[in-house]
Amino acid sequence: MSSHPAPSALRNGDALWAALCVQLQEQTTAQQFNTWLRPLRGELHGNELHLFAPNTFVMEWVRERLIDLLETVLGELAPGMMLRLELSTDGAAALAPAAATPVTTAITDPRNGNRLNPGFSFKSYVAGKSNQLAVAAALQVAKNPGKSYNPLYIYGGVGLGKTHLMQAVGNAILQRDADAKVLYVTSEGFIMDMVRSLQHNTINDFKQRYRKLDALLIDDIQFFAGKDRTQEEFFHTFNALFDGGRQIIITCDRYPKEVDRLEERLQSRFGWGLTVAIQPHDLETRMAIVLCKAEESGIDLPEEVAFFIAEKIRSHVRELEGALRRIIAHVNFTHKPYNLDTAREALRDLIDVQKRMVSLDNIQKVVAEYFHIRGSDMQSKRRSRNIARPRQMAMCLTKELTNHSLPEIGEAFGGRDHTTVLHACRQIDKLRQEDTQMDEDYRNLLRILGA
Ligand SMILES: Nc1ncnc2c1ncn2[C@@H]1O[C@H](COP(=O)(O)OP(=O)(O)OP(=O)(O)O)[C@@H](O)[C@H]1O
Repeated sequence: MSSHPAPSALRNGDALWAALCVQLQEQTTAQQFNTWLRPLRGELHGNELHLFAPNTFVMEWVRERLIDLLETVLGELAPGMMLRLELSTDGAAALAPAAATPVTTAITDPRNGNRLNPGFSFKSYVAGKSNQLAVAAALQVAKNPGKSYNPLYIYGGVGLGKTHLMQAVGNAILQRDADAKVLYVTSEGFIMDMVRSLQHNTINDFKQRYRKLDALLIDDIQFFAGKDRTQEEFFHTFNALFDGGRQIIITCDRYPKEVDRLEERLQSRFGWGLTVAIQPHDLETRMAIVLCKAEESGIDLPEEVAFFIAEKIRSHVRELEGALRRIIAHVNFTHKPYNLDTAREALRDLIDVQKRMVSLDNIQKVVAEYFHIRGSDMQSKRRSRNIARPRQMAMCLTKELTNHSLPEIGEAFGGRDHTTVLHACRQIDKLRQEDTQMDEDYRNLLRILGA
């Protein structure tokens, strides 16, 4: 667990809840956090932390599924304070009737509504080189749902902003037409909805609910892999919506044809409209995102701090947000200003872990594991391509991620000459331009190495 705030800071309910949120955000998905935890408010009364939910629905949900996690994190954050958790609803909302709606009617449940997060708008979405095509397409779809690109298929790595962009379209459609029937659902949500409808014998209602939508936004479609009944059902939903000129937006972690165990007829339909990628963000975009998130939190973050975060955290936006939250929490507890020193202090653990991950030895180990070759092949004289390429990749990553000199790197890879290392780096750069698989491997390795 990361650096904890001073115990005195935890005697304030807001600060304690803010600190808890920092930890919880690392242990829940963005969707779980934003939907169920972000709306809670914390107050400290004696040794009880009171959490107030905006309504009974949220309260019950948290009580059923997240209370254990909350208690564990609270115990870890404030050991020795013996804090107890109390969960209730906020003021007037407490008068709302308890949630007793069966899940089979989840879509039309006004408390669920469209399941969109209103914070996911175009205004709060930073466009850069990595996502400009996706943003342009999304804006078009928002203007002309069902007409410009249908389906819009957005794919890319974890935490790069697919959900946010997809929901920005949904929110924009609703802004133009408040009566539009828009629904955001994760693929797991779709599956659960379907399974429960089957259990309750209400599959026809399920079909009707989905097929009368004006826009269906379905997230992380890769989880449909191997689920034949779901795919069958989704196929018909897709056709009904498509034929009716209704908008479908799909996100996935990969290109349609690369989703294993997904029926060919779905794969081909997913490519009927426009397929756009979101690439990992470059330094400038990462920095712009950090500044945007800081502004959203009402913080005037110095650019050098945003640059520091963007430079240190290269993986994905969720981690950038996590780093920013840590700095905000640190500043709140220590009452120090936002500057490079406080940023370094707040992120020390994270940077240390990263340093460990990107040591020369670890790069060799991770690359060997990734390509299923022996660790000793990093030093061996074997030249077959299935060994030489991973070795070149590892050399290139070591050059990119560490401060070792070319001769040092050559030495660590079986006493090779520094020109061999240079050649390896050039070769990998070239191959990455020509071969998307090679580029994906490189990016995956960067991600695994936390870089
Ligand atoms: N370009 C961006 N501008 C502003 N915020 C962004 C951007 N990209 C991502 N984010 C933020 O990063 C977080 C993660 O984004 P999101 O959930 O959309 O990613 P994802 O690609 O759907 O991830 P996953 O693969 O896990 O489903 C969100 O809080 C989102 O607001």
